[in-house]
Amino acid sequence: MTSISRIRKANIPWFFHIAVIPLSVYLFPRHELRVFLLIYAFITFLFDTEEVLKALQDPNEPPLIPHHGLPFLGHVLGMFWYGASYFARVNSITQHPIFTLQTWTARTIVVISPQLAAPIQRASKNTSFYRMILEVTKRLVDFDDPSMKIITYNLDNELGHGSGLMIESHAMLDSMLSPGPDLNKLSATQLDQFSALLNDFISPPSPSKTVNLMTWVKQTFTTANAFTVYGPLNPFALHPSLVSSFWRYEAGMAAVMADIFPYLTARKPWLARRAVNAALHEFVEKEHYKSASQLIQNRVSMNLRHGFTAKMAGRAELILLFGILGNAVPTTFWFLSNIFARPELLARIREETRQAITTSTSPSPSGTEKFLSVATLKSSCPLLVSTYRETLRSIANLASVRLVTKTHTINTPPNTSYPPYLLKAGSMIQIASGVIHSAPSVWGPDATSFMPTRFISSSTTAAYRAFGGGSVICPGRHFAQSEILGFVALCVHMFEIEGLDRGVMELPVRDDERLPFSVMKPVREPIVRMRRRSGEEGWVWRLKPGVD
Ligand code: HEM
Repeated sequence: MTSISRIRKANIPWFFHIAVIPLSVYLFPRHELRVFLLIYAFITFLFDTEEVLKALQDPNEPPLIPHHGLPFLGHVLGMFWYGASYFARVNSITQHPIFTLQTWTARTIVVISPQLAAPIQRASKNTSFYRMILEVTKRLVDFDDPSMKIITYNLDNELGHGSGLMIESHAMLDSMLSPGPDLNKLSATQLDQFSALLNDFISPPSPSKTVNLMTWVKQTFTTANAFTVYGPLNPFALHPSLVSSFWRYEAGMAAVMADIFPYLTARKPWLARRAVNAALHEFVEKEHYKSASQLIQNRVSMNLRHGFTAKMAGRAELILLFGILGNAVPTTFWFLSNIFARPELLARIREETRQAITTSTSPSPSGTEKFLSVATLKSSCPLLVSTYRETLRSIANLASVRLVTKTHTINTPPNTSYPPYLLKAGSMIQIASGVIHSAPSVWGPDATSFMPTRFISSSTTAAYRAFGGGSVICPGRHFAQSEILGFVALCVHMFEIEGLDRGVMELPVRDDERLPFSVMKPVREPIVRMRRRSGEEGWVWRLKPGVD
């Protein structure tokens, strides 16, 4: 079909548009009325422009879904208003496996089908993750222009020689966080930190504590991770008030990144970022990174070698801190809530994970010790691991983003009925993890329910996108699994987490209307009462690492 005939057949009231103009001239000789009708005709035509763009598309492109209410802005406002659930809303009407949304400046290709996500991720030579997040990165930490030039240099190895800050940094992070001795060392320190913090948290004679569960997880994870990754002279150890500053920035970062006089419009998070950035600058300037983990020693040296100033090398760490904490903290919060708000599941997990506990025969100076083996949790506690994965399935809504750098066609797997799709350079791709994670076609009729045992038998790995996929799959996923399983299992054995009335804690409600830069947040953060379990008060608990 030619473009002309596609436009003719498009869902546009051509007769109306064509008739209004001559009719207005003919029927309304008075000047004002004629002008009014011509403007009216022009505006109504504007509302059909997305239909025209749809008709002009190459038939092999993912179909454009016109916004009839407000062209060019409607989908942007929809994403802003409905947050993570917007793609699901569009999908519930259109049911396309992949579709295009026209936004003000660009085209967004939304991928709904897991079968299409896989070949799109494989085509990593024609798409770029980093190019897509350049502007976000700049605004997130307030990089200056010379630093952005260093970051952009040979970003996707377009020069072919394999060197450049982003390429080297990606490879280094990947190797340090992949299973092996470096990761084991990092995990072992982290688990020691958790053990020490939890033993001290409620110890005799303190019978119980009332806490905001999310705030408590934030405090514990930030303190432990900062020590493990950034060493004893980390900014949070030297300036403890920065823990709340970091999270204040996290809560308001969208407003700061909007960059409309943020020191006035988003003052609190903007000041919080300034405080954290200043401390990270000091961390680099005073060479405190030399007593940090090998990962940070490598990373800061690499950034400085490529030409970052100490100030900018400090700011670069704010990005990694978000990588380390941004998802792990809310995931742990939900994992704890999902278990402690379900007494039957809690009892089963306590029973299952008992096999990972050994008791010391010789008491240490601080008391008699119990050891919890993370290796055993991972290898022999399928219910715990499945509950962790199901927790992530229910909250990991963040889309994986890519920029199409070269026009190409993706060939879909032979076992599907999908045609090959043409993806044009300049389009943005969003693989809608949230929609994929709740699709009945993938997970069955109970897709929207929380089923702790789902992953004991499920093999739907292609559709499981909590850690993204392809060449930029989260490099921290092994570390995250060890720390989160260990932390939660330790809480399960050490504590009772209850509502303020001493009953079962209420299950928090997921906030579907907000679009966070991480896994989903709750509408309200519950206040809970935590106490040592009866009969377990006198023990000193230690987490033993798992060897990856
Ligand atoms: C439950 C916890 C976590 C979740 C759900 C998570 C999820 C993700 C996701 C979805 C991405 C983007 C991948 C894509 O777009 O395809 C990502 C990237 C990344 N994550 Fe994680 N992550 C977690 C924990 C961690 C931890 C603990 C670390 C560090 C120790 C980490 C370091 C990173 C880094 C550095 C990247 C950027 C990858 C790159 O530049 O290629 N993450 N993560």
